This record gives sequence, structure tokens and C-alpha cells, in this order.
Amino acid sequence: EVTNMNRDLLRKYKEEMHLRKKLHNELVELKGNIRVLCCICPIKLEDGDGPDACSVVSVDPQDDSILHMSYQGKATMFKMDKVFPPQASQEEVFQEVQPLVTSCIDGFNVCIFAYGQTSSGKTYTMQGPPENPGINQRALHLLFSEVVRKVPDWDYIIKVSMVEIYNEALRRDLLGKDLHKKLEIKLSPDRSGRLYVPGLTEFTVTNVMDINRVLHFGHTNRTTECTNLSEHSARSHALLIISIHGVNSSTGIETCGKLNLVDLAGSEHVGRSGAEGSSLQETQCINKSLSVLGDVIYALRYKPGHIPFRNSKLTYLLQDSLKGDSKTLMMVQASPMEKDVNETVCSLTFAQRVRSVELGP
Ligand SMILES: Nc1ncnc2c1ncn2[C@@H]1O[C@H](COP(=O)(O)OP(=O)(O)OP(=O)(O)O)[C@@H](O)[C@H]1O
Repeated sequence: EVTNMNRDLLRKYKEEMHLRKKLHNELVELKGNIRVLCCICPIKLEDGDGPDACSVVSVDPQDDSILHMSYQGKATMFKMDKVFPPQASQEEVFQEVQPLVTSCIDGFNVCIFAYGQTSSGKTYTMQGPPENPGINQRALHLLFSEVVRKVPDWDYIIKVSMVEIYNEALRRDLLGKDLHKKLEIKLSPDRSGRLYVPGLTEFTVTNVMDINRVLHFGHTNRTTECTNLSEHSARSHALLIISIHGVNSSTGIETCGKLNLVDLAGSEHVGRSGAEGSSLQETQCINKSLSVLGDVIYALRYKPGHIPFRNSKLTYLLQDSLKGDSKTLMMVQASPMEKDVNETVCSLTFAQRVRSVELGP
């Protein structure tokens, strides 16, 4: 009698979970599974006049999804999902991102990209200074506290990897003992069709202290061997990959979600071949991977028959987190400076192209 009742409850529970995911997908479809946010970075002291310098971009005072800009003497506007002014706090930015982060606990795959030219604040937004951390640390803390709240009904394992992509190759295993071990993307032997990177170090986070330790370790490794960190970070993509595996202790139901946090290479290399100080190969690789990212996001909506995931290492590695009911968020970084105006227009145009995808044909 009891087992029959249990079986019945389990069936009902499974149906409920299924319905929940289905409704969620419909909601995501309605809202669009691609969101584009824009952060305007503050004017830096070293850029001249300091805080009094004139900013060429601003948020519309009535509508915080509109960015105004003066470009070649003309007033231009761009529409995003939300635009943050330079004085927005890391906390405010994170609030917009939070629902996507927690959806990974329910088994969704999510990608958050920071896009923009060098020095536009990508690393600030993703990693942030230790005293004022960005999305990476806040996301891990949030995931951890949510997961702890679900004990004892659910049992979760959170694993973290950090890796760089440089010149179309997976380069440094930032949590590994050997930074330079050769890494490749392989098809999983379990026939699931999933991709994985054999040998990439995965660190299991079991408490809050682990989070800070693992991020600190990865960030320190990122800066080692770089004679000039900003040059290095301008040329490589940095990925923080968080996987969350959950098991319901009474039903045995499993969920598997992934959160990919990506600090992209500086976009100023796009369309400027032979940029000073960078080799042609580097420039071409950055060019290619950023444009392929745009193409993939576009194709996911308009040409679902053929998605060019394989055209770059970045999209190939992330394909499971870009397709299907995955969710993507693009954080576009905009410089307020007159001297950067051409690059800023390029970044915002890229963002707008990506965003228009959500509206559908
Ligand atoms: N919102 C912000 N508030 C305060 N400082 C900021 C903000 N955004 C960026 N900065 C500062 O601007 C500088 C450049 O930012 P950051 O290094 O994040 O740029 P980046 O786009 O990651 O550049 P790169 O491509 O070279 O890595 C840093 O000193 C950073 O602290």
C-alpha cells in the first residue's frame, strides 16, 4: 500500500517538474532567451580631465533601456534590455543577472559574456576588485547559499573550472597544477553527445571559503607569466565554468546545470587587422571567435538547421550551453570617452544585432 502511494507521489512529482520546466521554457521564449545589458564604465583619471571630462554616452533619464550617444556630431541611440550608468554598483548589476544564475540549479545551461574593447571594464564586471567583487564571485556565493537552503531534500555538487582560450586553442588550465598541460575538446565517451575537456581540473566547492580560495587561485594563475596582464587579457578569453549537479534524496531525480562566465578578448581587434603590437594570427583569431559568437547566436534563432558552433573553439566548447533551452546574457561594456567612440559604436552595434535575435522573424 505504502509503496503504491509512494510510486503515485513520485509520478505526480515528475509530472510537476516536467510541467515546471515546460512553463519556464515558454516564459523564456516569450521574454527571449537572449538578454543584452550594457555597462557604461566611469571616466578614468588617467584619461585626462578626470571626473569632469565630458562623457559622450548617457542613459535615457526616462527609459533605462536606452543609451544615447553623440557620434560624428549626430545624436544616436541604442536599445538594450537595460543600461547601467557609470555609478551603478556591482550589486545592482548582479541583481539583473541573478535569475539566470539560480536557474542553473533547476538544470538550465547559461552563458554570460562580457564584451567590449580593452579597458572598457569587462574584467571589472566579471571578476571585480577583491573588495568589490563582480559577477563571478557573487554568482558562486549565491549558488552555494541556494543549494544549502535545499538540503536535506536535495543534495548538490558544485564544481568549478577555469580555462583560457588563446589563438583558437584551449590554453591554460587555471586551476591545475600544470598550467601548460595540453587540453582538447572531446566527445564524451558516454554517448550523450556532450563535449568535455579531458584533464581539465575541476574543483569541488564545499563551503564559502572554498569559493574565495578557488577564485583567488585562478586569478593569481591568470596573472602569472604575463609580462603585461592587460595585453594578455585583451587577447584571450577567460572562462569560469560552474557545473551544478543535484539529486533529490527521496525521489532520486537528478538535475544538471551549467553556468559559463566568460570575459571575452578585447573587441577592438575586430576589423583592425595588423593592430599594433599584436601578430596577425592573434588578430585573426580574436576577429574570428567574436564574429562566430555573433553568427552562432544569430543562427540559433534564424537558421536552426545549421549552427556554426565548430567555427571557433569558444562556441564549440560552449555549444551545450548555447543551444536548446539554454540562456545567454551579453554584458556589453561601453566607454564614455570621445576617443573610444568608434569602438563603442562597434560594440553597441554587435550588441544590438545579438539582441534583435530575441524578437524573432
Ligand atoms: N564600473 C567601474 N567602476 C570603477 N572602476 C571601473 C569600472 N569599470 C572599469 N573600471 C576600471 O577601469 C579599468 C579597466 O577595466 P578592466 O580591466 O575591467 O577592462 P577590461 O575591459 O577587462 O580590459 P582588458 O580587455 O584589457 O582586460 C580598471 O582599472 C577598472 O578597475
